[in-house]
Amino acid sequence: MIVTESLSKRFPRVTALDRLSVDVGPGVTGLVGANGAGKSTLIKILLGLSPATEGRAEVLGLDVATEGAAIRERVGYMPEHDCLPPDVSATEFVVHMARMSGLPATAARERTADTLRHVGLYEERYRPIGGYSTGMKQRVKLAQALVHDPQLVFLDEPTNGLDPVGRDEMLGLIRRIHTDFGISVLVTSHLLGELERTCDHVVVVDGGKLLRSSSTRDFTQTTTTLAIEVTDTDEHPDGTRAVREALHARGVTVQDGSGLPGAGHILLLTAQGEDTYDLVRDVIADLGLGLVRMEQRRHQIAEVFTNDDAQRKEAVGHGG
Ligand SMILES: Nc1ncnc2c1ncn2[C@@H]1O[C@H](COP(=O)(O)OP(=O)(O)OP(=O)(O)O)[C@@H](O)[C@H]1O
Repeated sequence: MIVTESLSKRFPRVTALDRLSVDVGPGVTGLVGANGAGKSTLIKILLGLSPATEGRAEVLGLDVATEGAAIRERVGYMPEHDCLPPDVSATEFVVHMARMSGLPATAARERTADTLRHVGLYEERYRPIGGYSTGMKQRVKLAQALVHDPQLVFLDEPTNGLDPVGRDEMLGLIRRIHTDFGISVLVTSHLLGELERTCDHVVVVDGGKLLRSSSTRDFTQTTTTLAIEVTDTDEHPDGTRAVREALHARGVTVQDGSGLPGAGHILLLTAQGEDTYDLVRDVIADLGLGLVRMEQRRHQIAEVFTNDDAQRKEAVGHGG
């Protein structure tokens, strides 16, 4: 769907994209990065609206440098900032956008009605947009991105300004754009957790550079951290503590999970292969405790940033 090769965008004072090479397939893809990471800049280049300083990119097999108009015919775009006229209704605005995309008048009206129904704005469609809530305005922006039945949509921070319920509804809508209509989605957010739930694939950018691109499943794959939970006995009324001390005596560093909500009885340690499992099993058996669970913890996408920060700090430490 999208391929970039060493794509860079330099402004006089800042490098917004720095040799970014990424390959995005069909489905729902999240583009994650802090504010200023280069997400909006990438979208504008992919739409052929802003030239790259170097490198190249293709969207749906079309070159962004020379085929921008053809790309915009096939791709819908929901911009980040509020750009809606306050004194027209959602219907008038979306019909107008459909006509701008080349749909004949009747088809534009029909598609507008269908799209506004899909985004949940059917009842309010004749009211002026100026009186809409933030959530309703985001839905109008989403509707105009979908009205010409694109193959792919770019959604720039669609959950911005929404409360938690509004966010959930918007994320559900985004998921259904793909499942109900087969339209692929590139959605940006600076909130990692929400993309973890919504996307098939996640691309993480930081300072214009690619940090990681992989399936959501790989992001949340198992880690080498083992979580252990044991029962207490009369002999060891605090079983967790007994295991921690016994492992410590055998040279294994163990953290407790008290920093994690509801995980005060969980011990966390780094597995060094099969031996660690055997050692933990033996220690628990020797103490006569019951093993409630021993499992590998799963990654959270947020850890990509934490790990990267840690690696950067380590690199700086080693350098200096
Ligand atoms: N037209 C411009 N002129 C100069 N600098 C720009 C321009 N557009 C973006 N930048 C800078 O490029 C960097 C990346 O901006 P961009 O808007 O792409 O980030 P973003 O990841 O979309 O963040 P946000 O969600 O805050 O928009 C920022 O440092 C920004 O200030």
